[in-house]
Parts: sequence; C-alpha cells; structure tokens
Amino acid sequence: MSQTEKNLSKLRYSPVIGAIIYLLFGVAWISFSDSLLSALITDPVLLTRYQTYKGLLYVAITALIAWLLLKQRAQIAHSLSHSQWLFNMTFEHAATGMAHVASDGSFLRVNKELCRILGYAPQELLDMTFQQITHPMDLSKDEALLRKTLRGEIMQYTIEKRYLHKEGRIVWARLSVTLLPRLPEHPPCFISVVQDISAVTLAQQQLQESELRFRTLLDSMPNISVQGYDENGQTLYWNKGSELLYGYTKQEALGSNLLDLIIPQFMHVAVKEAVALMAQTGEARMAEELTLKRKDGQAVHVYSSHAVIILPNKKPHIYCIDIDLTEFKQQEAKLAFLAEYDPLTHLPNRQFFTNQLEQALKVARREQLQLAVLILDLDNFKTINDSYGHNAGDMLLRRVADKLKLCCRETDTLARFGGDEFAILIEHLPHPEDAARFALELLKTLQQPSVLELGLEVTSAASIGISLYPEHNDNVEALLQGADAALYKAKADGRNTYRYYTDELTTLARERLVMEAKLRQALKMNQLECYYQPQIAITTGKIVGAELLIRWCDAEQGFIPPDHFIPMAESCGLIHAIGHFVLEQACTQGYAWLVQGLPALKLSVNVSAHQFSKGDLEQQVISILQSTAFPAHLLELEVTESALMHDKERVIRTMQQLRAAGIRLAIDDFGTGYSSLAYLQQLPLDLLKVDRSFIEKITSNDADKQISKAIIELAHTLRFDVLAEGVETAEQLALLKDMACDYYQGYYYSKPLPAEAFRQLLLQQVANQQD
Ligand SMILES: Nc1nc2c(ncn2[C@@H]2O[C@@H]3COP(=O)(O)O[C@H]4[C@@H](O)[C@H](n5cnc6c(=O)[nH]c(N)nc65)O[C@@H]4COP(=O)(O)O[C@H]3[C@H]2O)c(=O)[nH]1
Repeated sequence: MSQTEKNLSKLRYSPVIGAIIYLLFGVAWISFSDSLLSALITDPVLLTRYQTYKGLLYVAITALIAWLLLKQRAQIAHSLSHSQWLFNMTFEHAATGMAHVASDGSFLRVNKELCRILGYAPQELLDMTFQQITHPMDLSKDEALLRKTLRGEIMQYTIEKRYLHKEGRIVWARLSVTLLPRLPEHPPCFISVVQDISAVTLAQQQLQESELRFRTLLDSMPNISVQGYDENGQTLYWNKGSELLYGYTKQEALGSNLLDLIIPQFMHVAVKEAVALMAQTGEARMAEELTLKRKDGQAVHVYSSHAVIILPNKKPHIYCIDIDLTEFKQQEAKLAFLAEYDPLTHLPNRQFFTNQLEQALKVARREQLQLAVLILDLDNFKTINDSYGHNAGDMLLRRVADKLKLCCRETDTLARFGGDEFAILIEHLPHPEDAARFALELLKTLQQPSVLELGLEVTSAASIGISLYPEHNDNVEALLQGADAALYKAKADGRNTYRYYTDELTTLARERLVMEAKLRQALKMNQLECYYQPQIAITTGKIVGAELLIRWCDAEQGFIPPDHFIPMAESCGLIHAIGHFVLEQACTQGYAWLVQGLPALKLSVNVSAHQFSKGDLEQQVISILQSTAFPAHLLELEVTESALMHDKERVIRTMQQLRAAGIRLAIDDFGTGYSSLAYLQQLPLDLLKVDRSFIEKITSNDADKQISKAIIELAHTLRFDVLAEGVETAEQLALLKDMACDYYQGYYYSKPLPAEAFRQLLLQQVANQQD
C-alpha cells in the first residue's frame, strides 16, 4: 500500500479511533476513579474536592487527546495535499503519454505528452473515446484485453498498437493499461500509459526490409555461395549459389555439419580447428583458394572468404562466401596451354620448341651428341587458303600436323611456329645425312593427298631447311636462323625439297637485309623508275594504253628485277610506299602527256594484295587522281587473281568503291588462281589479262591453246575485255586474233620502255596515222 493510500485511510479512520479511545477512557475513568478515590480518601470534604479535581483532570485529558488527534489529522491532510500535487505534476509532465480511461473507453484525464503524441488538444481528447483514435486493425485486440481486465481475468496488459494522429498519419505506440483499485462509490477506471514508438518501429521495419532484401539477394545469387555455420560447424544458412555450387538443396544442408557436406576428409581436422578459432576470437580467417567437394563427390575449386558475426546473445556465426573458380582454373589451364601450344594443331609452339631446344643442346654438349633442327614450310598453302577459304586452310594444317606426327619418333619435338611453318627437333642424330633422309620421308608423306571438307583432296608439298649442331651452329638462336636460311634456299631452289644450312646461306640472308635497307634508300632518293609497256588493240594494231612496271637500278648491283624486290617489299611493308609512288607516277605522267596533246591513253598500275588489305586504297587513289587531275577513266588497276581471294567481301566492297569513282579494274595473271565463276561475276571488272604462261605455248601446246580460247570466251560471256600477256611472236598474235582476243602486250610489239621512249613511240604512231 502506498504512503498516500496509508494516509488516506488514516484520515478516514482517525475520528472513529479518537471517539473509541475517548469512550473507553471515559468508561474506565468513571468506573475506576470513584471507587479508587472512595478507597483512598475517607474525609467527605476532601473527597468532594478531589472529585471536583477529578472532573477537571478528565476534561484536561480529554482536551489533550482531542488536540493530539486534531494535530495528527492536520498533518495527514497536509501530506495528502502534497501527494496530490506531486501526482498532478507527475501526470502532467510525464515523458510518456498518460490517460485515465473509463470502462466505456472515454478519456477522463489526459496529459500533455499524450496530446502531443496524438496531435489533439486536451479538451478534444476528453470529448473522445480511445476507440475513435485507434487504428481499425488494432481495435478489436485492444477492446478484448480491456474487457478481460474488467472481468478481473488480468490486472493489466501491454500491447503495441497503432493510433490515428489528428493529421491522419499512423502513430505506433506501446500501450500499458492497468485497472485502478476501485473506490466503492466510483465506476471502474483505467490508467493508460502510451509510449510513442513510431521511430523505433519505422527503424525496425526498415531493418527488416533491408534484411529481407539482403537475404533475398543472397538467396538468389547464383554465382556466389554463401553459407552460415555455428561454432560447431552446423549449417544455419545456405543460399541458392550454395545449392548450385555444391549440389545440396537448402533442406539437405540446413542442420547438417559442414564437415559432412563439403569438406574433404583430409581437411576435417584443419577446418574444425579453424571454425573453433574463428568462433573463439571473432576474427575471420584469411581468404584462400580451396578444393572442396560437391554432393556428387567431384572436386570444386573455390575462392573462400569468411566473416564472423557475433550475435547480441554473444553466439558467433561464421559465414563463408565461396566463389567458383572452376571456369577460372579452366581458363588458366587454357592460357597455360596457349603459352606453349598452338590451339589449332595442339602442337607445341615456338616458345615450347625453343625451351626444348635449349635443354637438348645442354644434353648434346655434355654428352657430345649431334642434333638437327628442321624448319618446314608448305609450298602451296597460301593458294589453298585463298582458293578454298580459311576453314579448308585450317583443316589442311591439322592434316599436315597429323602426317608429320606420324613421321616423328617419340624423342623428336614437333612444333608449329605459326602460319604454315613447322619445326622438328631431332635429338641424338647419328649421322648428318640422317636429317636429309628424314626430310625426304617428310616430303614423301606430305605429297600424299589430304582429304578436306566435302571430299576435297589436296596435296601439300613443302620446303625444308636443316641446320645441325655442332656442325653448323651451337646455340638456339643461330640454329633456328640457320634452319630458316636453309629453308629460304630450298624455296629458291624450286620448292618441294630440302637444303642444309651453310655459311653461304647466311650470307644470302644478310644480303636480303642489306637489300631491304637499300630499297628504302632508293625510294627515298627517287632511284625507282616506272617503265611503260604498250598495250595494243589487236584489231587496229594501235597503242591504247600502257602497263607501268617498276624498275630499280642500284648503283652497285645494277638492275634488280621487280620479281626479286616486290615480294621483299611486301614482307617488310615497303610495298605501300612503292604502290603510292607508282600510282602518282602514272597519274602525273598521264596528265602531262594529255596536256602535251598526245592521244588519251589508259595507264595500268599493278596493285599488290597487301595494298588491298590495308583498307585505304580507294581514298589513296582518289586523292592522287584529284591532286594530279588525271581522269579516273584512264586509270586501270591490275589485281592478281590470288589477291582477289583474300577477304572476298572487302575486295568486292573496295572494287565497287573504285569502280564508282570511275576507275577501271583488271584481273592480272588470269588462269593461275582458283577464282570461281560465281565470284568473278560479282566483281566489277573491265579487263581480264590472260597469263603469259598460257600465251607462251599457245602455238605449241594444244592444251594451252584451248585454255586461252576458253578464257577469252569466258571473259566475253561475262562482258569483260581480254588482254593477252607476253606475246612474243606473230604466230601467237595471229592465233589470239582468231580467238577474238581484244588486246595484247609483249615483246613482239615492245618491251617496257622508259617514259620518254614510250612517248616517242606514241608520237611515231600519231605521225604514222597522219601519213
Ligand atoms: N618473257 C616475257 N616477259 C614479258 C613480255 N611482256 C611483258 N613481260 C614481263 O611480264 C611482266 C608483266 O607484269 P606482271 O605480270 O604484272 O608481273 C609483274 C608484277 O607482278 C610485278 N610488278 C612490276 N611492277 C610492279 C609495281 O609497280 N607494283 C607491283 N605491285 N608489282 C609490280 O613484277 C612482275 C614482273 O615485272 P617485270 O619484271 O617488269 O615483268 C613484266 C614484263 O616485263 C614478254 O613478251 N615476254
């Protein structure tokens, strides 16, 4: 019982107690005082006097008791009014909302904080019931508990509920309702304590939402496995990524021990210790690469990182985040493979071969052995690649690799250096001539036809260069260079053969390098010159054009034929500068002759496949035409048949652009390539040049005659003009005339001439016409 309640009851009962004490004292006084006085005092006068005093004493004692009682009552009343004041202050200024609520729900008293929480003025609330401001969803629960309290089943209840703020928003509150002790003459009354928990609830909701989001995210991540364990390794969390990575469903994994799921036997002790340590220290282990096991028993490489979360109840949870490294490992293995192997043939590459050669040389030096390095290059690969496409080329390379493998012993190292170049290292070579025997065997094997796609049969001859240790060279680089130089010689000597490395070959290789430097210089110093070979219309016998043929006259070496330096210029990239030079010469000279009043002539320029594939040919030609003012229709570009076979779509596109600019296009050396009719038809060509090799024997060899005839007819069918190259005799010309060939060029009419000589020839023709 509180002090106030004690005081209240004292206040209530003190008059009754006073009256009882007074009555008891009066009765006692009357019954005992008289008999006591009569017994003690015998003198009647004295007795009367003392009886008077007794009455006075009685009055005095009564007054004293009354005074004491009144004083106590005053004290209690004072104390009570202080309690009342304290209560009022507490109620009013409490930091939580408070209200006295009647059993029907109406507010009897409300404090400031409650008004603040709900947004109403005190009087507004006092005119309302709590039902009016309770969220409909929470009302029934609140009312049911209130009724229970009223029935005395519970003394109080606490719930979290939603109130409706005056502004309409929801206020989350923790409500504690207590039924007050009931005064007899008063109706039941509750005290409600309302605590605003909106902020907390909102924060909780946000936390729950973000936790939900986070969990959903983790759950659904297919690429990352997240697992949660307790300090004993029991699984508490298992996301989708874990299901996919380890093969266990969530149901299977949850509750099972980590060791039984994904840890291989040999790691059990270490993992157990690691989990215990993490749980104890709260510190995660370093991320590491591990090989764990799947449900089906297969090993799985993962990158595993860990996190330890200490829960509010101090229990540690260990989370493992595993990333599947299988693909990465495969990729790594692939890269490692690619670093040393050729992806097309799966043979070792140059890097591997070089390492192997280095090792073999060490052994050979130590044990005084001989070894041979062979470098092999296919003779006709480019033609096959160009004619049948890259797929056929790739297939041929695989077939060649297989054939070479068959010839090699286990101790030999066969490698592909790139393109159509292969290398073989023969260790423990008994005699130098054994390398030649082996080379001959390789050549023989390669000559057997290979079957490619759609039953296509091709034979692949090769050239082989051989260098020997210790006879020729004694280090890796020199041996490889030696074999390369020998290969070059084999090719120069007619291909499909082998050559050993000699000093002379090295000199030749050096000479090539010197020549390249000289050619650069010649180009810079304007030492290249264009010659003009007339092209004649067969029916009229008149010069209608000329082919520009480049000439290089070196001060030391004299005349160097284009057949020698053009391939070198192509391999070192100088061909672009040379090509530009010839085009510029053609247009400048052609324009000059026009200005001089010479008849308009068509000038033909050879364009290398390399110029075509660079991609800027059309811009280059157009800009030269613009800068020289030479008419586009008088310029003809000659492209060899094999050049047309590279990147066919680009060739067609470039040719169409050139044609659109008005430039003429001719196909050179026709008959030596493998272009299909369908392809030819797509090309915007003006002229087809029959290769010299057919014309050469046109009069002596019936096959060549028939081929030439067929080419001429074919060209006409496709609406191209035909020019025969390399006409040297009147018989050849007569035959070509019979075949309705349109034009020719050759020594019969004239060799290629310097510009001035050609001009004189033209002038003479003009003069002859005037006669
Ligand atoms: N035996 C014989 N030969 C004849 C006869 N009439 C012409 N010729 C030669 O045949 C070659 C024809 O040129 P090509 O087939 O385009 O063959 C050319 C061409 O492919 C290339 N070439 C020449 N000049 C250039 C150039 O400016 N650019 C490019 N990319 N290649 C060029 O070099 C090759 C050889 O050129 P050249 O040595 O000038 O040799 C020229 C020419 O001198 C004849 O009646 N009998």
